[in-house]
Amino acid sequence: MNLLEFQNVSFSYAENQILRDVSLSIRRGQLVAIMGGSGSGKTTLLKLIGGQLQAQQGAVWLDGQNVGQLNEHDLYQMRRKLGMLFQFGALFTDLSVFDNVAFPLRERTQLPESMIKDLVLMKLEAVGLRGAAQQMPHELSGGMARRVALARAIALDPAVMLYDEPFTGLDPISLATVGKLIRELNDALGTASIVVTHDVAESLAIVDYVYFLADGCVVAEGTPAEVKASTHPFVQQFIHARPDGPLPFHKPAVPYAEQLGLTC
Ligand SMILES: Nc1ncnc2c1ncn2[C@@H]1O[C@H](COP(=O)(O)OP(=O)(O)OP(=O)(O)O)[C@@H](O)[C@H]1O
Repeated sequence: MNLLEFQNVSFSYAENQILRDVSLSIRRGQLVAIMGGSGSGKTTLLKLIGGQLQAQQGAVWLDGQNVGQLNEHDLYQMRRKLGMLFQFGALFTDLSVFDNVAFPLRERTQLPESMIKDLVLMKLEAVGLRGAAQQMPHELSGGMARRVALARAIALDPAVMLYDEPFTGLDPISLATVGKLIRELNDALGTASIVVTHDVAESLAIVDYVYFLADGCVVAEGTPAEVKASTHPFVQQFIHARPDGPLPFHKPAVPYAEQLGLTC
């Protein structure tokens, strides 16, 4: 069953078309990476899932609901099914680790404190940080803070998890730990997860499927094994980190001499 589906989605900011006829689907228990160069529309795609933006054409389906058609109340309810971990996943600096993870439970549910305590400790145990429950965010390493943010993101047992650059700024060991946790939590919770990332090696090691976005279109897709064997020029450029290729180094510009006001 598809928990998340994009059907021929197109999206523009005014005249600027960002996504063109994008179709993709993610089943329960599947972990999918979206890769693409800067400005290719990855974050826009996540915002369409969260309902912060609406597609001008096509539809985004989340757990059987057409996100773009929901009214404010239904959108609010729908967001309970979503867990999000954004770049640097900021914690509330004046709250302890425990209170950070408890925050969504206190905000979004009527559960008694005794149950909230059990749930928070369970989530912290899942990310290996039950022992840090009483620490403050400034006492954590970057990798630990990311794991606490992950525990907070899964506090409400989301059906779909969205990760926007979850590996940014982490040392290699923390990066591998967070990657492994993303995979394990996805499998344990039976969620559908999307990881938007530039981190090719780490994501190919953990995901089931990859979509490559360029210029707002899905230009290639496949399992990690298919991606590694692909001869598609864009995939080659991306996974071998080549500065030039189908994605040009230079943004299109007027001729240099013209811009400098030179005549010859
Ligand atoms: N609010 C906005 N108004 C107008 N244009 C925007 C807005 N937000 C983003 N854009 C443009 O949309 C395009 C896609 O942006 P998006 O953030 O989705 O890219 P991305 O693939 O996530 O990039 P990066 O990897 O650099 O984060 C970019 O060209 C960006 O300049």
